[in-house]
Amino acid sequence: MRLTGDPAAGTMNSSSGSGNFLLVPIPEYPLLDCVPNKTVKIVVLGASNVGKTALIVRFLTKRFIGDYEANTGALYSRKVTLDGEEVSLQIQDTPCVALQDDAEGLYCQEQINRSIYWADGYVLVFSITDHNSYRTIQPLYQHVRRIHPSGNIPIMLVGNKSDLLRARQVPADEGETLAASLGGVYFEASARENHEGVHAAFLHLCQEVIRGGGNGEKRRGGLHLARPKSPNMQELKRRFRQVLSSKVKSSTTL
Ligand SMILES: Nc1nc2c(ncn2[C@@H]2O[C@H](COP(=O)(O)OP(=O)(O)OP(=O)(O)O)[C@@H](O)[C@H]2O)c(=O)[nH]1
Repeated sequence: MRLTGDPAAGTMNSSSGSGNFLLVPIPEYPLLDCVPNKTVKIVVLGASNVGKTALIVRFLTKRFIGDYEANTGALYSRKVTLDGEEVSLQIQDTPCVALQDDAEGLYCQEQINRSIYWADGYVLVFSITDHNSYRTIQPLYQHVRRIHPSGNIPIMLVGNKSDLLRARQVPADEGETLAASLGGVYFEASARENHEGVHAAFLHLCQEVIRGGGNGEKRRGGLHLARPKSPNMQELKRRFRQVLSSKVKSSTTL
């Protein structure tokens, strides 16, 4: 899902009834702000409703919003410090992928393919409460492999919604086994309840990308893809504060 609204007007959309609020994809910070030669590009992929946007927002803002509009793919940028070095981190949210009827192929929008090509590191997300979302991971990984047949592919497998233990459909050892078979690490996380776990997972992948060098070789090949638009973190935080204060005001007037 995505954060929505009108960036030009700086307004927020709020869904009536639920009291949830939605935020805006915000223009990316200037390229000049990026740390030269130290940019990590991560794409978050997975089936519908697994918590891709919630994980990204949790990592970037430490908050869990709870509800979003259907995702069309937003890019988020921020600086992080890794092993004492400043790095420009870009995280691409994506629309969901779905298994085809034969359960081997994938329905995958072209913009997702572009994001896969663009990225250095891959977060493959399923929900531990949805075995179908888990079954999507293997074909999804193969899809990434087809786009990067020879490159190093730093991946991280995330079993999200670990707070919903009673609804669990995917045992933790299945996640670990699958991650090992894909050459990645498995994290169980709850975007809803645990910032630390989500934070550790994203930083782990960033470190893997930096150590492995990502897919730098593809860019030397001459194919340049348009950089998607991204939100600015300061602006994102400002809008969070704005929305939170308007929520407080509206609840005190009830
Ligand atoms: N209980 C629980 N709910 C979560 C968690 N993460 C996300 N959700 C909920 O799951 C729903 C889907 O979350 P999103 O982040 O929009 O999922 P998405 O994968 O981006 O969804 P798509 O737009 O369909 O691709 C929302 O109602 C979230 O509130 C979690 O860790 N625990």
